Amino acid sequence: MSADPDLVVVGSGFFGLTVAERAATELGKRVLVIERRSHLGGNAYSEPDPETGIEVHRYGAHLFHTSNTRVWEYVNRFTDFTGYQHRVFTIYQGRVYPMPVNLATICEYAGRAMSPDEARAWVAEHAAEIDVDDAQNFEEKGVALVGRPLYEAFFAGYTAKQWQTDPKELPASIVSRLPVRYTFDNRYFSDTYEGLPVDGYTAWLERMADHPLIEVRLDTDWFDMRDSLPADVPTVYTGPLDRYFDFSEGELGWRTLDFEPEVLTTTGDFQGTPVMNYADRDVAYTRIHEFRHFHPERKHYPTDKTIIMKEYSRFAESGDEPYYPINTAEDRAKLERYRELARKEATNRRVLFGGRLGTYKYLDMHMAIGSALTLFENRIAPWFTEGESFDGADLAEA
Ligand SMILES: O=c1ccn([C@@H]2O[C@H](COP(=O)(O)OP(=O)(O)O[C@H]3O[C@H](CO)[C@H](O)[C@H](O)[C@H]3O)[C@@H](O)[C@H]2O)c(=O)[nH]1
Repeated sequence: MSADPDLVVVGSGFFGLTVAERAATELGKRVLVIERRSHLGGNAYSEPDPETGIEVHRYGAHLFHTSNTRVWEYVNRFTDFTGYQHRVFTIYQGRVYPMPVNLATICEYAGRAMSPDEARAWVAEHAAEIDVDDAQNFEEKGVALVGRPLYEAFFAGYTAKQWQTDPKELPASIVSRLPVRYTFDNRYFSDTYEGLPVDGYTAWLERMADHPLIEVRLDTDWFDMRDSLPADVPTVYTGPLDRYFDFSEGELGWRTLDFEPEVLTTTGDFQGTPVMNYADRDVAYTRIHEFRHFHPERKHYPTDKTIIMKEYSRFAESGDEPYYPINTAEDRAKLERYRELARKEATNRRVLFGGRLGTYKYLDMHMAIGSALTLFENRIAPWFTEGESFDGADLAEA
């Protein structure tokens, strides 16, 4: 990019690319996207495994789903979607059950056929200790929703591994991410639209960035080069919020994931499904992904080998990739202080914060895209077109 950029975007995940694409296409602005990693796309990045050619999601399985029509229409400008519907199974004490908890899970666990009403009565009997409206934390909410036996079988062990935190200390909202269904519907998501990008995530992400006014600079840490940028250039920052402020309020807590990929040459199908959860505490990993099953329509995948990836979870230390915000009370207090600083930064230095890392919020892909579209429409476009001031008043909520 020869001329100075009109807008700098720090980070090329879905949030950053959506802002960049909108500013270039809609406003004709020159956008410079700065990316620390050697590839674009943040954690949604995927690539073919060199040995098998199977598309691997390097930062864990990414399943696109949304009920937001605006987001769905927007993403369809860049990619077609397959008809993939996510379904997950879980292994507990040597037996396989469908997740999230549905009528089949309950019948299988109880060892007998039940009608929806019978299953409701069975769960209510085992959840009598707590009312769902009174549930204050993960454990209480989980028990209230599925009853103590199913909670202990399918949630307690998995969550101990996933969070290494007493479930009484975790917010109820984490368990509420999963539906409980008294039908045999075993879809993981309940959204209106769902699918996987036909040509893969990277082709989709590259199309978003493919605009003459967008330059993506890879392998570049914004903190090392920000002084070389024009001092007053508006910036959308999607990196870690605490790092931006040099950790002045302390570090925000994150969980990180370790992935262990393995190519198997003795079979073309290891587990018969894309994601198998492991509910038992004595299995160290939380789940195994088998990527070929995300794309049953791809006939070029080899039939005699497959690639699997075990997933482990632990507390993030400095240098680890942050995945899930932990959100303890202490984290939330720090976050409040960082948000106050972010508001000032927006007003004083024209920096807006967004995305999962920039807001310390667990955002699904469709949420990141939706919130980027909103930020663009409400803040960035008016600023460029109407010369509105960069008031940071409600920014942290964008
Ligand atoms: O078998 C399970 C599954 C989930 N949980 C608990 O429920 C919470 C919420 O479940 P999510 O599926 O949202 O959490 P995951 O980290 O397993 O989910 C990730 O993988 C999912 C698909 O497998 C979806 O893609 C989801 O959006 C993505 O965050 C988990 O943290 C965990 O504490 C269990 O106890 N047992």
